[in-house]
Order: sequence, then C-alpha cells, then structure tokens
Amino acid sequence: MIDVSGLRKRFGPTVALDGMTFTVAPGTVTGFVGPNGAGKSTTIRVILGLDAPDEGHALIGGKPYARLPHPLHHVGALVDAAALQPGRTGRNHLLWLAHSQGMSAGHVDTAIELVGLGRAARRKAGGYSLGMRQRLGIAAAMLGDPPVIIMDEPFNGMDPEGIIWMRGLLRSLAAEGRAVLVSSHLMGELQGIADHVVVVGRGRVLANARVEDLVARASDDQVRLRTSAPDDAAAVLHRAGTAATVADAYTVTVSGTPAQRVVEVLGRAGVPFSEVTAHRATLEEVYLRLTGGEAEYQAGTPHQEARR
Ligand SMILES: Nc1ncnc2c1ncn2[C@@H]1O[C@H](COP(=O)(O)OP(=O)(O)OP(=O)(O)O)[C@@H](O)[C@H]1O
Repeated sequence: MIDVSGLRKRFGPTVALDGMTFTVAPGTVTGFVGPNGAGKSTTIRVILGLDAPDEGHALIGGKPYARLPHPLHHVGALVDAAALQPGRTGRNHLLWLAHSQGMSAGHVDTAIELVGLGRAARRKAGGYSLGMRQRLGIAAAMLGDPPVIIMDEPFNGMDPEGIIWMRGLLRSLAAEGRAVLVSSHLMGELQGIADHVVVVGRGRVLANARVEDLVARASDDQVRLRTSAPDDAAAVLHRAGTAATVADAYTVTVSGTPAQRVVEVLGRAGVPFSEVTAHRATLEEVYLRLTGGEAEYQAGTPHQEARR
C-alpha cells in the first residue's frame, strides 16, 4: 500500500535520506520511529509529494502522490496541525478541502463526528488548542475515507485523554483494513498500538520488524529473581553455568537462561526465593538499543543509563 524504495535526499551538505526503504501493509499500524533528525518527516513529505527525492521512489497504491486522482480518497495525512487559516472555522476549513476534491458537506460532518470536535467545529480555528488542531487535522485526513493514513507525530500536544482516544482511533483504522503509518520519536507511545515498527537513524532503516519479534529478541531470556539469599542464589546459579548478578539485597538478575531452568536450579539447591519473573523488554528498551549512537543530537548520561 505504501512502498518506499531507495530514497536519497540531501539538503546542501546534510544527508537527510540515505537509501530509505520499507513498505506499509494494509491492516497494520506501522510505527515509524527514530531520533530527531533521522529523516522521518522528510520521508513522509516525499511520500506526500511535498518534497522531491534525489533518488528512489515512494508510491501509494502503486502510484506516486502526484499521479493520484483526488488524492484525499487514496491517502489521508496529518503533517502539520498548525497549518490552518486562523480566521476560518474548523468546519469551513474542512468544507473548503472537501469541495476542492468534489466531496459534499456530509463528508465534513461525518469527519467532525469521528474526531469528536462537535460544537468547536463552528468556532474559529485560530483559537483552537494544539490538541483540537490535531483533531481537525485528522478530520481532514479522514474526509475521503482513504485506505492509507499517514500521521507525523500525532500525539504531540495531546492531553492524556486525547492520547488514549488517538491510540484507539489508530487501532480501529488498521482493523478496518487501512495501512496506517505513524511517526514518533518516542517509541513508548507506540507500545500496544503498533504491529510493526520501522526504526530509522541518519536517513536509513535500522530495523524493520514485527513488534512481537523485536521485543522477544531484546528480552534475551532475562529473569529477575526475588530472594532473601541473593549471594547464595548467585553462587548456585554460577555453579550451574548461568550468568547471575546480585542487583540489590533482595534481587538477582539472570541472563541467557529461561525462568523454568532458574527455578529448577534453585529448587535443587534449596535456595529460598519468592518470585521469578521473566523480563519482557519494553519497546523503549528495544529502541534505545537500536538507535544508540544514531541520534543527530544525543543526551549523554541519561541515554547511556537507559541503555544498560
Ligand atoms: N528544508 C530543510 N532544509 C535543510 N535541512 C533539512 C530540511 N528538512 C530537513 N532537513 C535536515 O534533514 C535531516 C532529517 O530531518 P527530518 O526532519 O526528516 O528528521 P525527523 O526524523 O523528522 O526529525 P524530528 O523527529 O526532529 O522531526 C535533519 O538533519 C534536518 O536538519
């Protein structure tokens, strides 16, 4: 549905895209994640025909954006929620867009209802909060009921209630069979909603995989053990050929060994323990492992700490 292949793009001396290649399948939410400056917005702008690549192509349903007749029926995008005519009401903003593509006021009212803008739609958009602007932008994206949805940082400026709503909306759009591409520089935002992630750094793809697979790979058979005898537990596990580290007075971390084996070794040696938990990596951990060193701007210590 979205096919990005070999995109290269420079802005003067800056390489923004360096062979960006991935696809977004129908019926999935694909997270498009990477640190600041990784090339997410440039890729999205190229897909939407707002920037031309130096090399490569980006297709929607097999065609470049410029060749889509009535593009709002093929792709809906939220790119810059602030791009509004402030003196126009939200509804008039949508009406103008709808009329430009041969759609009726009925489409506009359906989209307003979908995003929960309600009576605010009759107020001037200049007075909208960022969260309301985001909703108006999403209404615009949904006007033509398109099979492909692209959202650049849709969670920006949303309050917690808005974020929950947005997560539900993205899931339901994918459940309806649409191809949904969502960019974010915060991987945690995508936990629980993305089926697939494309992780990018310095203009290229670092990882492109199902979320389940990435999390399983990063979880590394890590096990956390609660025990009143951490030194004994670590010693017994070492003797059994297992890497174990005393983390604090009650906790031992074990790596490379499944939880079941840890239980067996401790049980046989008679070491007391109250809890054995198999660690499941968060998306944030996966992301930090993949992007370490790839950020254009990177904080020192907190980043390093988070990677351990
Ligand atoms: N119009 C432009 N002129 C010059 N450089 C640009 C332009 N647009 C993007 N760049 C540069 O291209 C690189 C990629 O930027 P891009 O905005 O695509 O990254 P991003 O992943 O979307 O980052 P962010 O999360 O900060 O939005 C950066 O180095 C950026 O400074």
